[in-house]
Amino acid sequence: MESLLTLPVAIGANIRILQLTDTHLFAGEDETLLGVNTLRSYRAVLDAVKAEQRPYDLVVATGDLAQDHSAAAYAHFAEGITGLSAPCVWLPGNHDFQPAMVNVLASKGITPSKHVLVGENWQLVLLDSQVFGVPHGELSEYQLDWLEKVLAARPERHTLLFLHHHPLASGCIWLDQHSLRNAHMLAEALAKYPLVKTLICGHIHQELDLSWQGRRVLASPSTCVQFKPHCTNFTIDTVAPGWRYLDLLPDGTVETEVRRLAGLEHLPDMDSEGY
Ligand SMILES: Nc1ncnc2c1ncn2[C@@H]1O[C@@H]2COP(=O)(O)O[C@H]2[C@H]1O
Ligand SMILES: [Fe+2]
Repeated sequence: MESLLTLPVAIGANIRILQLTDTHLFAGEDETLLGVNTLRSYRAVLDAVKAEQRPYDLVVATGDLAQDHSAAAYAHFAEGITGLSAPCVWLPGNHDFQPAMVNVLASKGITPSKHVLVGENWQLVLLDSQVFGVPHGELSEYQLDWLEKVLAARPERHTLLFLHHHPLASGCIWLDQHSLRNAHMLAEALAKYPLVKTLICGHIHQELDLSWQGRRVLASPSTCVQFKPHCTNFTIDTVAPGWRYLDLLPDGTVETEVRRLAGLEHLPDMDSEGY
């Protein structure tokens, strides 16, 4: 497994994480997903993040970074990230192509680390729930074993767990066929670890704050197309692209806020029926 990243934090200080997810970038600068130019909406999000001038300590990218498996798409992602003011860690989504993802991001100086020790009280663990070629997710035995090993080594740390796929029903029936299929095994792996209080995912392109197995699950908007909550069939939403901040307090509390672009510049083609 990849190396451990250590992020020093002043004693007693809060830590802020910026989550970016589901950028769905292409090699070509003019390509679109459901009518949205995903590179332009990604860059608009980065510009808005810079403009609001909130300090953050780390960026976490939670998968579906590229839509077309291309090295050039990952290079576009990296180019945006290197303009931000904090290091970035990432995990794969169902659309990602890990051979290109790993190589391009590493070549641009973005760490492949999946475990971050943040100050004295916190740690972040990033899981790979991709089953190559299909939209649903699953955690392999390797991922589950690794998770248990990481948690067993530092059970006293407050822990944020990141993964692409949602481990519980989201309320969108068409998306719930694409959820984390072996969520019960994740629940088992976490059973002995009450300090894993918050799980954060991407994939469902909408803001949610739910309770699962006595833990909190947060889902976050994509930097491009949004899906409408609580729909039976594929339904696009008309809300703007967004991002999430997570503030980690020394006592284990998590405060969070979703932000979105102002204006209606990056709205999708509402007649699309899927991709
Ligand atoms: N009309 C549709 N019905 C069901 N699934 C879809 C449809 N369109 C796209 N999808 C899949 O649902 C996934 C949800 O988010 P992703 O971006 O991972 O990629 C999407 C596609 O793989
Ligand atoms: Fe996805």
